[in-house]
Amino acid sequence: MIEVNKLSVKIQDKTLLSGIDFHVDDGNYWVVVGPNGSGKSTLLKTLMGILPIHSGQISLNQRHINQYKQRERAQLMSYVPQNSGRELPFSVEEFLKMSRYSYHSPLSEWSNQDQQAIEEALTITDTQSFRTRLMKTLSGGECQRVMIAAALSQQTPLILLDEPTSYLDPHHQVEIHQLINQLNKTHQMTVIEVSHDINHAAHPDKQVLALRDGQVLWQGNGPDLLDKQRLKQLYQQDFTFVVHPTNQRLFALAETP
Ligand SMILES: Nc1ncnc2c1ncn2[C@@H]1O[C@H](COP(=O)(O)OP(=O)(O)OP(=O)(O)O)[C@@H](O)[C@H]1O
Repeated sequence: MIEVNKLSVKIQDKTLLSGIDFHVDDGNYWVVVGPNGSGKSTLLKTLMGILPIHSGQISLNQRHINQYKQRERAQLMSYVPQNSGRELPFSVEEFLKMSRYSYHSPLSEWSNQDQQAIEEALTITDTQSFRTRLMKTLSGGECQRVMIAAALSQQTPLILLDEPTSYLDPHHQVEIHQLINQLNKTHQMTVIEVSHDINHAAHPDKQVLALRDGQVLWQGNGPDLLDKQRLKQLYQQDFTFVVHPTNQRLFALAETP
C-alpha cells in the first residue's frame, strides 16, 4: 500500500529525515517509535503531503504520492495529528461534516451516507454527547476522541495517528486502542501510529519502525523490539523485562537509578 524509498526531508537546510526505507502492506499495523525529536511526526506529515519530500520517494498503491489530488488522497488516508483541534472555531458536528469534504463537489448535497458515516464515528468513539459543543470547550481527551471520530468519518482504508492516546485517561486509552485494533482486524484498516508506549508497540500483531536522529535504527516484528541492547541504542536508557502474569507477554520497564 505504501512504499517509502530513500526518503529525506529537509526544512531550511536542517535534515529531519534521511534514507528512510520501509513499506506498509494492506492491513498492516505499524507503530513508529523513537525518542523525542527523532522524526516520527515529520514522517507522518510527509506521508500526508503536509511537508515536502526533499529526495527519495513515497508511493501509495504504486503511484507517486504527489500525483494524487488532495481530494483523492483524503479518500485513501486520514490523519489524527498530535495535540490539535481545540483551536478550531467550529462545533464538533460541523467539524465532522467538514471531514466528509472529499466526497463532495460544491453543488452536491449532504447525503444519508454522509450522515451515517459521522453517526458511526460518533458512536464508536463515544463522542455523541459532544456533538453540539464547540471544539474549544472540549477537554484534551475529549478533543482527541473527536479528532479520531473525524478521521473515521472520512472512511479511508489507511489511518495515520500521531500519539492518539497521549491525553487519555487509562480507561479511554484502553478503549481507543481496542477501537484501533478492531478497525485493523475487523475492517482491515491499515494503521500507522506514532507512540511512546514500547509495550504497546511490542504486541505480536504489530510491526515497528524505530527512528533515531531522523534515520531508521531498526524495523521488525513488535515483540523483537523488546531487546535490551536495541532499546538502549534507541533511547539511551536501560530497561528491565518482566513477564505479564496473565497473558505471559514480555513487558519492558525503564530502570531508575
Ligand atoms: N518546521 C520545522 N522547522 C524546523 N525544525 C523542525 C520543524 N518541524 C520539526 N522540526 C525538528 O525536526 C525534528 C523532528 O521533529 P518531530 O516532530 O518529527 O519529532 P518527533 O519524533 O515526532 O518528536 P516527539 O516525540 O517529541 O513528538 C525535531 O528536532 C524538531 O525540532
